[in-house]
Amino acid sequence: MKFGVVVFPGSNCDRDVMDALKNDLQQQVIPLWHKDRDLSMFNKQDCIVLPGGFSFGDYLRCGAIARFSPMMQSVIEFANKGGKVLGICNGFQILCESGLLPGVLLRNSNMQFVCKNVLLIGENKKEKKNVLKIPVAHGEGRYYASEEVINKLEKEDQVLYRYCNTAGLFNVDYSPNGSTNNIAGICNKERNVFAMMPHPERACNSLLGNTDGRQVFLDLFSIN
Ligand SMILES: NC(=O)CC[C@H](N)C(=O)O
Repeated sequence: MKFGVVVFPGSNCDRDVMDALKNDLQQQVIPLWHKDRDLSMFNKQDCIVLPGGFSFGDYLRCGAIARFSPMMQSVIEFANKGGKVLGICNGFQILCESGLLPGVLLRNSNMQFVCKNVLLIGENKKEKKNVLKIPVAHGEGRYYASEEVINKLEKEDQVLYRYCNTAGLFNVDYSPNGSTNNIAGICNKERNVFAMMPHPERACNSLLGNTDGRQVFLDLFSIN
């Protein structure tokens, strides 16, 4: 599969995700600069990744400036035509800011930057239901949306991952950030735009002590 990774000023996980996709998962990777617009080398089966980081220094709200990058216009067009898009952490924030996904990522409820491993359970019924350990690193990861939007996400099976305990339960708040319904990752109704706050690209190689991230790419794209 072919992946394009958009680099914004302040992205800091672009290299990580390119390395994981290319070297750990043997996929084709093309770096993309946020000021360019050309996505003609990608088709519907390919995926554009918005990586983690601090685009434009996280001024205003995280992702609020990056959404105006020329490349984002092309990414929105690509997504609207059915192309796959994955946002990780800052990428999730950019996707919410650009309207490709509903809701918003608010400051963590404890008002602290959180950097640690968390446990996740895949919620999409098609995905394998095992508990994954994946790192998070964010200050604004508290997923929030109106009750109506949350109900719709739940009803349409758009919650991809939730923070959970070792048994995979999410009956109380297991999130590191206060997310509504322990939501860690969602997709759009059409199921071609995906996003999550945890960083699967940091857990794809045994040299890093964790390969659970591979399962995420397998769940989303059937690659491992
Ligand atoms: N790792 C990241 O992508 C960080 C996301 C964002 N800048 C935050 O702190 O919330």
